[in-house]
Amino acid sequence: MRTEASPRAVLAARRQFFHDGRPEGPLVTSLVPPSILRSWQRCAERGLDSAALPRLEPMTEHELREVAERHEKLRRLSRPEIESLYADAMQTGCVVVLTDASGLILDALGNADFAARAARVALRPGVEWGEGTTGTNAVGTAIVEGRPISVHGGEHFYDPHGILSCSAAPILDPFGQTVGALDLSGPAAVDHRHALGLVRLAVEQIEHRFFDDDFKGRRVLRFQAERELLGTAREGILVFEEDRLVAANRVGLGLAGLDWSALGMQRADEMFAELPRADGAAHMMRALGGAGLFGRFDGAPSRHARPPRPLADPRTASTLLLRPADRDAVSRAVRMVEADVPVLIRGETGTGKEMVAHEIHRLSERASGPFVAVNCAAIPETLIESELFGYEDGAFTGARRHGHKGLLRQAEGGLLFLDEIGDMPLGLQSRLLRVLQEREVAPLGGGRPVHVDFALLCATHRDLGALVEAGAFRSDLYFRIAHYTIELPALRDLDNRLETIRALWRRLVDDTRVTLSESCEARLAAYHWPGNFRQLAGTLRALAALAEPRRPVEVDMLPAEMRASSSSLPSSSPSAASSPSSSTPCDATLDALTVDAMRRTLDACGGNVSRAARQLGVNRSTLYRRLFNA
Ligand SMILES: Nc1ncnc2c1ncn2[C@@H]1O[C@H](COP(=O)(O)OP(=O)(O)OP(=O)(O)O)[C@@H](O)[C@H]1O
Repeated sequence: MRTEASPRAVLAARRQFFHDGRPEGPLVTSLVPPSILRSWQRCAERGLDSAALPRLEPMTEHELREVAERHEKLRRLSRPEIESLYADAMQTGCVVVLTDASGLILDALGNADFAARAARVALRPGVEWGEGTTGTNAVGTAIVEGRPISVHGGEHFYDPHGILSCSAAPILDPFGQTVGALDLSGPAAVDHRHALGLVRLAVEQIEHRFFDDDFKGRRVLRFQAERELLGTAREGILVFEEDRLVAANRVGLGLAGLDWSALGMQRADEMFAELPRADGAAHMMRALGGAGLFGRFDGAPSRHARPPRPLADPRTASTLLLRPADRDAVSRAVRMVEADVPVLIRGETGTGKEMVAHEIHRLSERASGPFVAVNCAAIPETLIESELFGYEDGAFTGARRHGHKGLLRQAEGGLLFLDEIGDMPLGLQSRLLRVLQEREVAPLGGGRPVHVDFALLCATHRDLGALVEAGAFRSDLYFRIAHYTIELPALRDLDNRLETIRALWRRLVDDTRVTLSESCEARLAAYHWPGNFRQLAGTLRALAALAEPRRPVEVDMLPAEMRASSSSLPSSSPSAASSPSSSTPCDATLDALTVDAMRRTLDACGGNVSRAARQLGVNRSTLYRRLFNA
């Protein structure tokens, strides 16, 4: 990744530092970036041994769930960014990692092949990547240094981490406290040139979102030198309580020439020569030195201010693109749901199954009731039963003190969305069937059955009929949930791909000065999009974030495999021109090797998918997808 020092040169510098005991040797001082060197020194002072295996104490599932709950807000605010980085990660063979402030991994999402290798060096949820335990690494070192950082190959403190190339940035809350870090990690050999920039932009967005609802009732000043940047994550934000600065973002402090020590100390009139009128509109304002700025105080919406985020939320109805035939199918599904008939949504990953489920909920009579989504593949098998059906106080070790209502009951009056229903263990399928027949839920631990009223939507990327034949899915449940099925098309099968890409770009990017060149659009349309709309939306958002106003995005900004895709547009037989089977022989071999390794692990685990998935460090749905859907 770094061009300054080749991997071999870094290894030589490493030898000088670690083995020859020459921390100030010429190779070390000329080849190792100062931030990495500082970190090596810190680690050495702590007595870490670079040749040893890093300490690894993964959490139990129960502990991990508690930590995840504690960090619910951080995970929620980070989710859109993780989604868009995920698309990039899929293409470049990376994983996106979100950690808490100690470097403990909360979420890791990305390319299955690399995720399996990363898991071998413990880059997976429940493991701590703080510098003090895991040595020099992007997450831990970014947290200690308080700024974005990349750590490539041999720059990692521990030898086994040399296979990684990672870029991370700390996430700060509005009070300057580090609350976590976001990281994009990939194989050391791959040139992922935009990684640090993408992570930095993503963190800017996440930090900006902290101000969405936390400061009602306080004076929130949003300002920038350029009016167009108001309402984007690049605007400066300062929050005042009775004129005293109490919270801020980094951009705001930077523009005002201050640092975090100004919180609680500075007053608004000491920071600016002129403030905007407090009527919610954008006005000219003036810095102390006299420089002109644009700013507005939150309040009545400004005619000039742009919407709060530059990129629309991908989950809102306004970004959902559907062919007329699929719209009709959605309308029919709404009628089914209203008549209490379950609906099944089928489609490959990223084809919009969850978005369509939200749309059905939004259009149905149950729109004012809750929408409760459960990913049957993401919840560990041991927890899925208690999560769905709830439990009584003290029903089992680790149960919450006052019991848990269960997700089925949380959907009361609304809609329950069971995603990846094909991954539901057989035993639970029987319990679910009983609930659907009797409309009653009995919590674990012997509680009284409770009547439930929810509409049911299920989704899967798998062929449930084939699962039924293979005995992995109950036929009676299948007939119960699949009365009405919506089939969502894979992106590569759409014959209007170019128009679809243009339409999604218009919906996701509201800065009209940022455009795609025609040749870039053509390459995107010719690509086979294994991650479907999710990958497309993520790619477009990344391109928009990196683009310069009034300079159309050119082909060279695309990820390598898209640059390479044939520029002839798909026509009569789109899938033949661009399906995954058109990947290079080299990809095919790699793919075959991965699937082969997965099969062998599954055999070694006696066919226990959960155990095999754990061992490989991927989730169950990934394993199912690769082995049974290939
Ligand atoms: N029809 C669509 N129009 C616009 N964007 C879409 C559409 N479908 C999916 N997307 C984009 O892809 C992302 C993922 O969509 P969604 O979660 O609904 O897919 P999914 O089929 O449920 O995927 P998975 O099977 O992996 O859970 C969305 O957040 C959105 O950015």
